[in-house]
Amino acid sequence: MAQSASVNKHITIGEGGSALAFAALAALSILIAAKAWTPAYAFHAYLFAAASVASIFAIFNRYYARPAGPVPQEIDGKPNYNLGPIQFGTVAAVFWGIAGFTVGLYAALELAFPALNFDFGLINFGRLRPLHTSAVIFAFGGNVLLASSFYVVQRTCHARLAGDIAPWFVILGYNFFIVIAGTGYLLGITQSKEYAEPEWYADLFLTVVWVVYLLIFLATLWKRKEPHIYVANWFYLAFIVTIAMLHLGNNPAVPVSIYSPKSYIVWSGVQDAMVQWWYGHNAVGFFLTAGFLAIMYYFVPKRAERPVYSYRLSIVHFWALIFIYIWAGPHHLHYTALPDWAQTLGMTFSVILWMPSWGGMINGLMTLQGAWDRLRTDPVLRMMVVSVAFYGMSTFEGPLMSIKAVNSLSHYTDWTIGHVHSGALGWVGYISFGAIYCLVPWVFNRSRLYSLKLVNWHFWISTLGIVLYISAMWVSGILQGLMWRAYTSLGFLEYSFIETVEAMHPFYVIRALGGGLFLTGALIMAFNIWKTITSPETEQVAAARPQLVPAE
Ligand code: HEM
Ligand code: HEM
Ligand SMILES: [Cu+2]
Repeated sequence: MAQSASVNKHITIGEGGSALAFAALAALSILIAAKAWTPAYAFHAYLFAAASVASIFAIFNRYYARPAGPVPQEIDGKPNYNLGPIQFGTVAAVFWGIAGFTVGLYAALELAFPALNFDFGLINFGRLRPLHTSAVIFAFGGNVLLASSFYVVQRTCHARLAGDIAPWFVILGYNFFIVIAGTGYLLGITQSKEYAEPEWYADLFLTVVWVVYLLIFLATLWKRKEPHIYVANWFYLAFIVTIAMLHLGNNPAVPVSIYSPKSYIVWSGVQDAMVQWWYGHNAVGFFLTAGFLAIMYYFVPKRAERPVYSYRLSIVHFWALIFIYIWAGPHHLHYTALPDWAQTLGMTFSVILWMPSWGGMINGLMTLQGAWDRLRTDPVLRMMVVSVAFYGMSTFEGPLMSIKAVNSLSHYTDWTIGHVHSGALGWVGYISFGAIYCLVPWVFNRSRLYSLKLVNWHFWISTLGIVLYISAMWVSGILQGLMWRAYTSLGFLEYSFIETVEAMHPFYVIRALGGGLFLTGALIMAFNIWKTITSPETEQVAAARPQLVPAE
């Protein structure tokens, strides 16, 4: 310490460069705000300006508060892990999760009771739906992925996260992007591409954030002290690289003016549809699957205190999954103007995809070999194991639905919604909750969670919620599909469309009930996490805490 005090304090290139970049962004944003064609766009420009100015202040405050020398990479021979951005990401995930589930619940209630629209533009179903999907996938899921990847890459590399300001830029910049996207939908700004609704300026900003994320991840791998790159990092890397590629491929657009939020996409017609579903399907494959598989491969063995069942299988799983997923997009465009051969290709690869998916599921589940009894005592582990089972279920259902004959029934119906939510609530939701329950004590330096009993309540209440949600959607989806295709003996349609809508009502009520239970579980989690972070630890507990051991 005495040594570092004598070092002259300098602004680093990172600090100075970021401050300058933010100053330029602030100036540009103020110009755009002044000349914006719509109030909604001006509002966004002001948000950009305010965030840039706040970033400059934060950079200088941090500069004055920090010691003169660079942050030590190691303390007492142990890596000096960077936990701050992970703490932020974990808490943000809980916050956005609850926001996203609440919006989903409201959207579900609007489908059951349309009067809840209140003829009020801001909350109509068309705006709440993308708000829901983006909040749960990108805000909740995204923060879980950012936080867990920053944790896992450091621990498995035995190295401090690369970059000083960069990790904060990624986590805060990403969350800022979410705010821009979400407020945009409510104000009616959208480019109308499912799961890629944000307009060009938000997309450009996200590109910068994502490239920095990739660089941090690669640089941390580069710095590693561990010769081997653990398989979870492979999955994270595939997730980061592929999402970058998808984002760039799906979003090239020409803005009407720099002062307008509106843009036109360069793709047109069926090519646009194909690119969109190449994107949409692989967002499922690499955001909702590969990223969360990385979580599975680190957190399940860690929590079960068992090595991965078969490391060799995990490598086969990795290569097979990334090679096959990328071709399956056309199963979203069966019986459309897309050439038939492309549809058949998509279907074939989807059916093949069943195998690597189940290989991964088996690898996850069998990791518990010799530790099955812990499912009784550890609800966090139980949540993760059930998650892997849901992964298996939705990756069986997906290939089934990709078969053209099956899709001719399931497409446009609630069956798809059921499939989505068995993957989303069961797989993505549960593996994320498991990761959050593990991460919070680790990164907030607590010996354990506030209450495992509450985790148990969370588990059972939300499991009931999921079962209600997905079984209601299966029944309603198949009923809907069959009613649409029913003919009378004279060749007329048996049911008018409104009759099929009426028939859905009870199932929509059950789905909303299931969603309500899922949300209740998440609120219990939030309370538990809050208590874990804020309860002061007794001295004995702190002393009894096992020494930090390098993770694998
Ligand atoms: C409380 C929990 C939830 C409720 C009540 C809920 C409700 C809904 C509703 C009502 C829709 C619109 C369905 C339609 O258009 O017919 C929807 C769509 C969707 N939700 Fe959720 N949701 C919940 C949680 C989640 C989670 C955790 C995720 C992802 C991690 C998710 C991902 C999606 C996706 C991707 C869609 C669009 C599906 C499609 O276009 O086929 N949801 N949700
Ligand atoms: C082997 C794996 C999978 C295959 C082959 C597959 C296949 C399919 C098929 C055929 C559809 C219906 C397309 C349509 O009729 O419009 C679909 C929809 C969907 N699946 Fe999967 N699925 C798989 C796994 C998953 C998983 C694990 C998740 C979630 C975590 C998921 C999320 C979705 C979503 C969000 C949609 C709705 C897209 C939309 O129309 O908005 N899928 N999937
Ligand atoms: Cu797909």
